[in-house]
Amino acid sequence: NVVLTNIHVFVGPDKWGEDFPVANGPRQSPINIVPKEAQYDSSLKALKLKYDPSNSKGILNNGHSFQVDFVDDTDSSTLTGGPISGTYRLKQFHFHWGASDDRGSEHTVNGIKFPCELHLVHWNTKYPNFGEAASQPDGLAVVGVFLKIGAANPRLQKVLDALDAIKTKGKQTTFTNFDAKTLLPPSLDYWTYDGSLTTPPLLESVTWIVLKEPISVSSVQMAKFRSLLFTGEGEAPCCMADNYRPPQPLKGRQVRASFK
Ligand SMILES: CNS(=O)(=O)c1c(F)c(F)c(SCCO)c(F)c1F
Ligand SMILES: [Zn+2]
Repeated sequence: NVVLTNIHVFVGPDKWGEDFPVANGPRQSPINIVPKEAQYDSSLKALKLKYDPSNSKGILNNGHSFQVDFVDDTDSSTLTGGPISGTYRLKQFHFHWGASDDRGSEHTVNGIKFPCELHLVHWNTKYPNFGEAASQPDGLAVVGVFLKIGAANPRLQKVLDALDAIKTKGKQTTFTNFDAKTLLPPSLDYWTYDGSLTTPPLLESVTWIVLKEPISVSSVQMAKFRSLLFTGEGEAPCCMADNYRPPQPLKGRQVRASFK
């Protein structure tokens, strides 16, 4: 009798170039942000994030992170202002984190890695839907927020308490009345640059908006992220962690700052 064991074959970031040539393109993400080399741009507007808690729908373990999905068939949860023109709708937010507190973020600042990074994904309503927008150079806008080890973050706890119900790949559960604004820091000062998705298909369609001020997370809360599994039910369990892409070449891009 043959015993088939599920080997969790994971194609890491250094192999993505073989299947997705854009992985070596001119505007890949994430990047290392060097504040001293960022140019202050007084023409950058303030970020305007208007989120309606009634738009939150569910929470899903997608096998490489977990995401909270939003109803995006009206303009009730939007991003406007900042470096973008027009209106972008909130589609989902998700996180990237490390197997230990010394790493996990995708963007770095002066080479410093944070333990976790939150991404709020928005799509440009000049396109009919997320899928169409994701293939356009101005299709997506992702707000990145760093998480820094400190006091436990009560706003995060509601999300973390839902993780027990979505431990394995493909599991999802309802997640309603969540106000994503509560995950933002007091200051909306940001760096912005033209980039890409950081997971395949690595599409170069993202205007990145990375907030300068981190929000707090405790080590105990970080351990909760790592209790999720990359693997599906019945497979040999593999803890979900280190789901971040390392910084990519800047290739001459300008990083602008909304603040002095
Ligand atoms: C920025 N981070 S990312 O590339 O890893 C990323 C992601 F993980 C997502 F899930 C989505 S939405 C796909 C349909 O839900 C997205 F637009 C992204 F840009
Ligand atoms: Zn992301």
